[in-house]
Amino acid sequence: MVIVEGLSRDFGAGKRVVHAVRDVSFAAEPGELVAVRGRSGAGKTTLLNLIGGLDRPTAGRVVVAGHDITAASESQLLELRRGTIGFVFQSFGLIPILSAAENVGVPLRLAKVPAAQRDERVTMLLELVGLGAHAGQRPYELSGGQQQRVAIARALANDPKLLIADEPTGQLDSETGRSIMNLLRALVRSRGMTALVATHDASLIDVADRVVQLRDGALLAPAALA
Ligand SMILES: Nc1ncnc2c1ncn2[C@@H]1O[C@H](COP(=O)(O)OP(=O)(O)OP(=O)(O)O)[C@@H](O)[C@H]1O
Repeated sequence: MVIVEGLSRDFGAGKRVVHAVRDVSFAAEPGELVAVRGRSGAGKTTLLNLIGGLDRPTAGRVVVAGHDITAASESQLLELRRGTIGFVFQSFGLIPILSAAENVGVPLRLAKVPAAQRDERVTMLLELVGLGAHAGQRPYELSGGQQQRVAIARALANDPKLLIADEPTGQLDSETGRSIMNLLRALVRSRGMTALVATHDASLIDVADRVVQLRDGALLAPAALA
């Protein structure tokens, strides 16, 4: 489902070059939730941005659901980000003037899904994340955990094969964070997606099927994991 081969990303050049991601290779299967761990600055965000086609690597290759992300044109990338890959961010990224339902409906509008079908799908997605009763509320009327559930429903709108979540629990208390991770876990299993979730919260690692650990941009061998 996701194949990462020899991926590297440098920022800057000469003496000031930063090797944010160094020769990283791994694969993730459908139905698998992979936690990407590492200290601040280890390269988690850079790695996820490369896999999601938000950034281009210095070297290496990423294949998602058979599409070579690294060889894709800008318009192909846009297409992939709209249909094949869903994103969830630490800061939720909801549009404040839109209701929960309208936020979830945004990707469906962009994909020109007819209104009746869109409404039906939005209702289903909000039910799926446990927010059926909150469809009409705006983000500021929802708790942090509820806002992240709306963001997850929105990321699922176009039925992605890959869900990328960068510190999705970073702004949440530990109990709410765990419920969000458990929700992701359940969604990944039931929908057969792959999820890559960056977190530095060690207490959430047991929710993952597998851990990819970065240190200074490089992957630690499983034997070195502790
Ligand atoms: N656009 C950029 N220009 C220059 N350096 C960058 C850029 N983006 C990231 N870096 C550097 O690359 C390294 C990895 O950063 P990255 O944000 O991927 O780490 P992270 O593991 O996600 O950290 P955090 O947990 O703090 O978000 C850091 O040294 C960072 O300063």
